[in-house]
Amino acid sequence: MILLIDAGNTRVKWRVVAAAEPLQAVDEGALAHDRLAALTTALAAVRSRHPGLRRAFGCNVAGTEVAAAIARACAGLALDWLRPSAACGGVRNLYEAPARLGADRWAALIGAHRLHPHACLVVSAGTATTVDLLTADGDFLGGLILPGVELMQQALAHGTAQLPLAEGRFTPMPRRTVDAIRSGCLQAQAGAVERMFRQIAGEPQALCLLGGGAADSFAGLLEIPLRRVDNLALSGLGALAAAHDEH
Ligand SMILES: Nc1ncnc2c1ncn2[C@@H]1O[C@H](COP(=O)(O)OP(=O)(O)O)[C@@H](O)[C@H]1O
Ligand SMILES: CC(C)(COP(=O)(O)O)[C@@H](O)C(=O)NCCC(=O)O
Ligand SMILES: [K+]
Repeated sequence: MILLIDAGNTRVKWRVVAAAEPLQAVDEGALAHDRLAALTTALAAVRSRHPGLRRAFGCNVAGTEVAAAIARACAGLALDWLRPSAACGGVRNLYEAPARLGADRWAALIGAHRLHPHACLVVSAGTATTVDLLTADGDFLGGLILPGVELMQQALAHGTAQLPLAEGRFTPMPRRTVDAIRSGCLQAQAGAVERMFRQIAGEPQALCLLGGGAADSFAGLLEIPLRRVDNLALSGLGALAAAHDEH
């Protein structure tokens, strides 16, 4: 059994898998890491439910404090962190500086290519939204980083005198300030995704794989071939862990 961990800037997602292929998720969850003590407690509870755990494999883009808290919670397990490289798991990383790619993006690209080995737009709607282009051959051609929905709404509230941080609803022709804000942020997300999809739209079986905490807020706006898939990063980590189970 292996504990897979995807530490993003808002939530830590985790999954316990039986070590051999095909990976069976034995347990899965997520927790906001705004309180690191809660993170340690939650991971300790996972470990107590799975005493057979010996290994943990993760990706972290949330900084060194979160990494240290996870390492403490994984004391006694062999904990490895995924470092983006030039090639791994059937995917080639064409980033100018491959190691600078977010490890969550890298893990999600590996998970996406396993799930759908055709042209793919891998979208993670998290704290930030990432929109990554993957060819049928597994070449990661590059991708976007933009503020996530909530960050966009917070930017408007903090950056203006009159705009509130309030719950608006999507509407095609907003006539209320809070709806104008919500709709603008959702349209911006959908626009970025649909514009990037155009670059692969002509490829056979081209598909957008959309996941992340904010995915459901704009999935319905997307007029492209779409599959809602959460936790692609965990799936990518699982694929790599199973492939290298000897170490
Ligand atoms: N209903 C919602 N509408 C928009 N954003 C949402 C909604 N629910 C959760 N989110 C957002 O999802 C994000 C967390 O998703 P997650 O994929 O775990 O992010 P990360 O990987 O960055 O930790 C947060 O930015 C949160 O605001
Ligand atoms: C873009 C991200 C912040 C997304 O992280 P998340 O929203 O999932 O917390 C993360 O992938 C990251 O820190 N990337 C490093 C820079 C890059 O990918 O170019
Ligand atoms: K993420």
